[in-house]
Amino acid sequence: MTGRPGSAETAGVQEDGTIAASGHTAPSREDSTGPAPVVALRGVTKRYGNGTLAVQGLDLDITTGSFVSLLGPSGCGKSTVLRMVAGLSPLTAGGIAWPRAAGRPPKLGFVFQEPTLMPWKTAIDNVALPLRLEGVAKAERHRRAREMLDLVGLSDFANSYPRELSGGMRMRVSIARALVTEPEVLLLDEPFAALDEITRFRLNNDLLRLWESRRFTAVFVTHSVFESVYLSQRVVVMAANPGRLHADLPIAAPARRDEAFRTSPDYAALCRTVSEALERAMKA
Ligand SMILES: Nc1ncnc2c1ncn2[C@@H]1O[C@H](COP(=O)(O)OP(=O)(O)OP(=O)(O)O)[C@@H](O)[C@H]1O
Repeated sequence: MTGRPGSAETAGVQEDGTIAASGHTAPSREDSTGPAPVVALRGVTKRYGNGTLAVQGLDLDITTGSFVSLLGPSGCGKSTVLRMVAGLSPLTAGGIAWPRAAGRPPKLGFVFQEPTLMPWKTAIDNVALPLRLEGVAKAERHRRAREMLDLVGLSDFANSYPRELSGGMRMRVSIARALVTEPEVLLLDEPFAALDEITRFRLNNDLLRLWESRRFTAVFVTHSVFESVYLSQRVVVMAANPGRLHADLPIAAPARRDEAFRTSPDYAALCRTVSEALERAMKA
């Protein structure tokens, strides 16, 4: 990753469990040797029509294939950033580049906080919908939708309607729908915020397994320090008024994230580091 603004903190717990100094430290080793970013934000600024300066001067590179969380207090512009990256909201200033795709955005998937399923369609038809919009033939889209439902553990519910599914199952359908077109980048806007904790933990694990097997780049918006540390290789902490980058924290933890990691001292130390950065962001 490159291009962090000089005003942001870079800190993190290292592989040996020690916490790197915060403040204006050297960039991580990815700066000189890492793969090209899938997306590069430069000076990204958003002022809404009502005058709210939601995001100002955001510089951020997202490494291809990485799992990055955007964390920050309510109103710091996390969703606005995600929507701008998705092309759903125009920028007021700055630019978003896609260096690996000749400047054009690659295929993107978006998961919203609400599952936003069509109530009159079965789970499999909901998952198949993006393929239908792409003009994929019926047999093929059903085959791929079924494969995705298998991957999210819903093989037995393909013909159920959303009202017949629990909140966690509906979110699984929503994730399957976002992934069925095999996007290179998956943007997730607090997808698990409305779920109970046990369901949330399960879906965290499901999402990680999908990320490991499908190798998309994940940009995940969350309010939860614990969730961000559990899922991510990197946590970008934002501050509000105006929304901006406050800290860029590598999560130097084992690749395998599981219940052993969730209860480990490393995880606790990482959560403390990120919590402290968030606390500072809230005062900044
Ligand atoms: N469509 C809009 N029109 C005007 N102001 C908006 C609009 N959408 C968001 N805002 C404002 O922009 C700022 C950033 O909002 P945004 O939803 O991006 O923040 P967030 O960090 O995602 O918040 P939360 O964590 O509460 O979802 C807030 O002050 C919000 O009120």
